[in-house]
Amino acid sequence: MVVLSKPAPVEQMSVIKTHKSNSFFNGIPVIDLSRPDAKAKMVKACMELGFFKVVNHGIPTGLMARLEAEAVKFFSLSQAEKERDSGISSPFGYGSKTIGRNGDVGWIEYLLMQTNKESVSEISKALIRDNPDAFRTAVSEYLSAMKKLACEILEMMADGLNIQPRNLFSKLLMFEESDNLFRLNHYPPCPLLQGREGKLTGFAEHTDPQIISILRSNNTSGLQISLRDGSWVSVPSDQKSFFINVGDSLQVLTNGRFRSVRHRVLANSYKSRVSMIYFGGPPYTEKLAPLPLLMGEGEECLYKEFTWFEYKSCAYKTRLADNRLVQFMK
Ligand SMILES: C=C1C[C@]23C[C@@]1(O)CC[C@H]2[C@@]12CC[C@H](O)[C@@](C)(C(=O)O1)[C@H]2[C@@H]3C(=O)O
Ligand SMILES: O=C(O)CCC(=O)C(=O)O
Ligand SMILES: [Fe+2]
Repeated sequence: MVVLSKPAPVEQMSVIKTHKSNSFFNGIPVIDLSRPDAKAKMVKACMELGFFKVVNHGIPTGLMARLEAEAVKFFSLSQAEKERDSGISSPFGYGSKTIGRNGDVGWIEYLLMQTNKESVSEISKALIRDNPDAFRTAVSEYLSAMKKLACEILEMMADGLNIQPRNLFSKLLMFEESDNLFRLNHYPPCPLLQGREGKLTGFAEHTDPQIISILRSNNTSGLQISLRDGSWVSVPSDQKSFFINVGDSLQVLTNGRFRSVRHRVLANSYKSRVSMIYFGGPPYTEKLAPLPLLMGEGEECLYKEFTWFEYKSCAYKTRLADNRLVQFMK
């Protein structure tokens, strides 16, 4: 892949921590969605890691490739073009080297958007001068496929947990007002690190606040997850598959049975990483609390009830690495 943008000046790099790179982990659970044991394996993965890979998902590779090409085209524009005033209000639109509003930095540039048709159309028109329609259709078609896949996976989780109705989780993503987000990330190669020990932080460690995240990347590694003992392991990239993160909200709904996975991205010295992440979130007014029908007799309820709006408002005041759920524990 071509080098997409100029590296930042060296003085900016000092604020981005370096890490020793870890070897690849071969214990990522792989869930074949076409197999009858998929539901049980998924629930086990959500309980142990909060993270798994799905194969045989039925999403055409062409859909992913088309969107990746559109993303590469956008990130290849000049910095001035990407940063021109688009009228899109924060936190949405184009961002580079800073994530959120609370001082997080990374070796990254990105596009963050809401997933409804109007927002996708608005962002396409505002940022893409050359053929905004090609970008808009690639994003829209990908998002429809992601919503369907997220719902299918959440329904399999409900089945695996033996709870009904099976759309108990998935319905939260299906409302017109559901707060589903989408992010295209680009981690440029970092030539200044070539031949040196250590890696730059691309996206600092965090858990995703939503219910579920579906991540797809090109064939450049960089994603790491934290295991239960707190150690970090590298996830081998696989551009044909999707990686699923359990988010904080699903940890709450399941009273901690499912764990929201702590993850981060380290930049690569030689290759660009391009990732696309769909975040499935509920409507702002939705009340979240451990599901009574999941609770065993005498089981302690770990979290207070809160609305997604309350959670998100608190979350957006925190730094990436903060544990956002502690404020909502009983
Ligand atoms: C530092 C921040 C960026 C973030 C909002 C926050 O204050 C804490 C959560 C961050 C996160 C992580 C997952 C997603 O990438 C994201 C869009 C989200 O919903 O929560 C980001 C937020 C962001 O980039 O605005
Ligand atoms: O870019 C990636 O691979 C992961 C990014 C991520 O964790 C996020 O956007 O929340
Ligand atoms: Fe994330």
